[in-house]
Amino acid sequence: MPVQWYPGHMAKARRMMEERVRQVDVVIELVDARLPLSSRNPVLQELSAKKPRLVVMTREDLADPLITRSWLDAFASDNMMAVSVNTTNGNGFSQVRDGLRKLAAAKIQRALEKGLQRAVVRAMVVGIPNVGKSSFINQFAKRSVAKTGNKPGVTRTEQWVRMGDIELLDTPGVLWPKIDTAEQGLRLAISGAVKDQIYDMEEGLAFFLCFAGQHYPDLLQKRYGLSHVPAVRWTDLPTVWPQIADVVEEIGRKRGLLGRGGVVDEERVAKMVIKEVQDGVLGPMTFEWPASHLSETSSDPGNNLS
Ligand SMILES: Nc1nc2c(ncn2[C@@H]2O[C@H](COP(=O)(O)OP(=O)(O)OP(=O)(O)O)[C@@H](O)[C@H]2O)c(=O)[nH]1
Repeated sequence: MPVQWYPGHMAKARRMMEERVRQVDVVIELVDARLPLSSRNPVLQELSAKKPRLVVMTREDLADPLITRSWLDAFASDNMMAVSVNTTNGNGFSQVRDGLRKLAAAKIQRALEKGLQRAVVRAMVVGIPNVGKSSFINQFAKRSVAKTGNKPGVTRTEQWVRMGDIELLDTPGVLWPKIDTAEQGLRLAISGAVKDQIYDMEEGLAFFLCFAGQHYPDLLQKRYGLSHVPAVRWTDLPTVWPQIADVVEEIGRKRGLLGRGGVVDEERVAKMVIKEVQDGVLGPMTFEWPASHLSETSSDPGNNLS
């Protein structure tokens, strides 16, 4: 069953965002480096049509570095300026500042022509829940101005945060993920963008085990000490389910996640594995690849940007 997730107040949120976009020179679009496409929402293009956009891929530390490079190239070939960051240690933030200045070059030039010493570049952060908006703003400001948390929906308060010549609105714009396919929904779910309560975690686990078995078998094998990692497609699940069930069983036994009568509790296995995936415990992984990456590899979770 595909993930269904429609938070309320969308129309109001959209109006507020339109108002705020008018106040800034550049919109910073945060996407998750592990799923840079599914964590975007095309509505932003409408909302920020006239403003330059900087795509910032968060969680670069959790993503597969080779595929992050491919995504950066894919954005560049689509004429979008993009950088990758780690909001927890500030890696990539100097490129963010450089990018903002480049995108606001016309304003800076006008200020210089007027004889001003420097222009202030105003920006705002937008992105789907849990993508790292508050962490980004805090890291940018190097102090705790926005609340962070690992549950969707914690960002509040409103003011400008000034760092040198760049001013950031400390209330990020929240976009909802656009879910066109079941795969997209499940990628969002296992990345933590969708609350645990509103999708079937056991389906999320089956999806992840198929994905990792095909693309990151060594990481999966190593983390859970598995005797066998099947390389099966999620779309074939009805027929390959017994192979995935064996993996769930083995993980459950090894971790002692048993229910009544010593039977493996699949829900507890799902919770444990998905939490570890979200925390990056298995190692760097990316859940979707740009189409351009496919020519260099043999596999299939490929996507076109446009
Ligand atoms: N490893 C890693 N974790 C990150 C990164 N960015 C954010 N996180 C973590 O992801 C979780 C969510 O981050 P937040 O900054 O609260 O996300 P948000 O977009 O403000 O979330 P909402 O307020 O729910 O919309 C937190 O536990 C962060 O520590 C990153 O670059 N790397």
